[in-house]
Amino acid sequence: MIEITGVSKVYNRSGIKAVDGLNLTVQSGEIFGFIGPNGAGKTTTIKMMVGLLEPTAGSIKIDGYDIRSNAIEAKRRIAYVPDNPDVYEKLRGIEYLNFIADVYDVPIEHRQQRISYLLDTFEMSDAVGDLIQSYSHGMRQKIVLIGALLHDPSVWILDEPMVGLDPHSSFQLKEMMRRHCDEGHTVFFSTHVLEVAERLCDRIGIINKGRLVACGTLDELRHGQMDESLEQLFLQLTEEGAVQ
Ligand SMILES: Nc1ncnc2c1ncn2[C@@H]1O[C@H](COP(=O)(O)OP(=O)(O)OP(=O)(O)O)[C@@H](O)[C@H]1O
Repeated sequence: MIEITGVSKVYNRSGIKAVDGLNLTVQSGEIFGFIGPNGAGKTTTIKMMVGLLEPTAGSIKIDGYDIRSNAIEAKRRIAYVPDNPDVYEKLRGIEYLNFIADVYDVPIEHRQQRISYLLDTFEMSDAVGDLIQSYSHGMRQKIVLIGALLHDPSVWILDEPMVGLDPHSSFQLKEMMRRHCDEGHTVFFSTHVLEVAERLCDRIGIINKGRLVACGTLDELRHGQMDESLEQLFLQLTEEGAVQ
């Protein structure tokens, strides 16, 4: 479960208010899609959720643990995939995974099984002995994803996770997201691919200029206009001059 209460973020240098008074709860068992135009505040929100950025105001709890005052307990429960897979290029894939497993205290017996399951799922078994600097963008995305899921965390927070993934891996990830939520856990992810949000999410939040302008199931967002697509709703809610 994720609880975001009154969260704002002003970047000191630019003075830009990237996130403005965000209130949002994502329940256990839910896949939540976070969509919005470029620069709307998605990545800023996500970085505050995982403890990489400090909110200017407000608080965020992960499964009841405050990400600032109880950071270790909160982070134990998080899988974070950033929007840019910047990883240690001089490590081999397997060295990176073992390093992450050490950081998260994944027991040796459990880690081998988990690593081989995830490598197999994302078709990375053959590449795991190679240096990460030789990986393509999609392979880097996959090794980061595998690292993030290694400690079997309950709350997945994924910033545009499908970007760069081939259709097989993208399909596997979507299946895993659904299974994870069906087991009673939580997935929060941002995307620009509205068809994925439409098909996969239990609820969707639309952020524009730092403010949550709509939030609910697809049917709730449609307000009875059942033939409206998410794309039409998105454009109505985020175009210049839209009432917010
Ligand atoms: N480090 C930073 N310093 C100053 N301003 C920033 C910083 N990072 C982001 N911003 C600004 O904050 C606002 C929100 O940016 P953010 O990256 O959160 O948007 P986003 O919704 O993730 O966009 P995109 O879809 O393009 O990835 C933008 O106006 C951006 O220019």
